Amino acid sequence: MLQLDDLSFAYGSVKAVDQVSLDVAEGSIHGLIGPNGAGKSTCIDLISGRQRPTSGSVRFRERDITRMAAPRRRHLGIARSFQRISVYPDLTVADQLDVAGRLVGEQDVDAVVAALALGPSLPLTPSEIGYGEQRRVDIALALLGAPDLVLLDEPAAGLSREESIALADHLAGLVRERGMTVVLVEHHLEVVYRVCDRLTVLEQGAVIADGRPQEVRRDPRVVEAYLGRSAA
Ligand SMILES: Nc1ncnc2c1ncn2[C@@H]1O[C@H](COP(=O)(O)OP(=O)(O)OP(=O)(O)O)[C@@H](O)[C@H]1O
Repeated sequence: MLQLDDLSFAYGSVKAVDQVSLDVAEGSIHGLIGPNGAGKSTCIDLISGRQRPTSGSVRFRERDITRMAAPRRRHLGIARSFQRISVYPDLTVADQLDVAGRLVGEQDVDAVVAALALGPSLPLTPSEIGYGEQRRVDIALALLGAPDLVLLDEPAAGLSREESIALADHLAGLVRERGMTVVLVEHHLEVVYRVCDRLTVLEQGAVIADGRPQEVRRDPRVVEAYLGRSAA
């Protein structure tokens, strides 16, 4: 469904993404992992259209979208989470979802609310809900309109282990139910192994491993580069 082909991007002399090629299969949850500074967020920016690559291409459903502006990509069905929900700090969660849902033609906001267990948060404003709920609202906003491809950049950042696992399960259930495809950047490896069908591992901008989670976690390069600390 999504192909990155020899994709590169540099911030000045820093090669943030270095000839990355990967293939995201329709209906899968595809994890993008790697140590800090490996280039994961920059990849998400290149897929969502926030940045343009210096070379290489991005194809979505066989269409070259490398130079396409971000709003057009959203229209095509590529959505991303933003890690912030306080764009309208005075609006309740219900109103935020309602406004955003109308913009993208969501027919069933209730289903997203139920899947992410946001019912109790609906009458409250962002400052009145906990961090875990805020993260779930952020994800709900990305999922509205049933985009075909959802890019999630560290949805479990700052959450406890229990909260991360609960979030991952909610997310996986909703994604499967709606037939969406996900690219998931995530540091919590337990979450990654729990929900991802496939993993691509980046180190210093380059792909060092790609495959099923059980294969990747045993790959010596991955263990050495990144997982050694927590793979045991
Ligand atoms: N705005 C920027 N200006 C200059 N260099 C940047 C900028 N953003 C990222 N970089 C550099 O690009 C490289 C890749 O960063 P990126 O944020 O994509 O990595 P990451 O894998 O998402 O890291 P993390 O897990 O820490 O979020 C790093 O060396 C980083 O320092």
